[in-house]
Amino acid sequence: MAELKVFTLSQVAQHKSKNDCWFVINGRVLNVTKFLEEHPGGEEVLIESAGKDATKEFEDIGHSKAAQKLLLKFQVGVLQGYSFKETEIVDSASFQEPKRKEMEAFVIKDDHTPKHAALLEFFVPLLVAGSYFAYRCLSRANEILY
Ligand code: HEM
Repeated sequence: MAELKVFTLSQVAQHKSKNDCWFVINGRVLNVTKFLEEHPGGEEVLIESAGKDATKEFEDIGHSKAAQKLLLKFQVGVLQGYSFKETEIVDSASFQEPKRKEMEAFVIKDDHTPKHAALLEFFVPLLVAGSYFAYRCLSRANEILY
């Protein structure tokens, strides 16, 4: 498998016009010049990211898995410090998994306790306390009267 060409960010920065538009997403250097007119989000947003690392912008939109795969078509190299095999696809799990796990931590699992059990848990201590209080009152009344 041929290694992809390595580019520095300043090399990528030289391709920032409508006729020659490159950017970086997750360490992949992409030439999107031919994709500008086809991009469903419009060409303007892509041109604004031209010559830069657009990873954050790309992820913030929440691009679909299809979009994540599509970007591979435009890869012309890798950013210095990264290494990929040519066929390696963007692992969409790496985009969504951390967020999903964070969310799971906050989800309160379904409470399967039956309603009547919850009512009992509430009323039984109340009943015990009430009975004790009534007993104390009656004993005191007894003491006073007799
Ligand atoms: C080669 C890189 C890119 C590809 C292949 C791509 C592909 C797509 C695709 C297929 C969609 C349709 C919705 C979806 O399937 O997620 C889309 C929407 C969009 N993209 Fe990209 N995109 C790329 C880069 C970017 C970048 C760098 C930005 C921002 C700077 C961007 C901003 C948007 C926006 C704003 C939408 C519209 C979202 C909406 O209507 O809700 N895209 N893109």
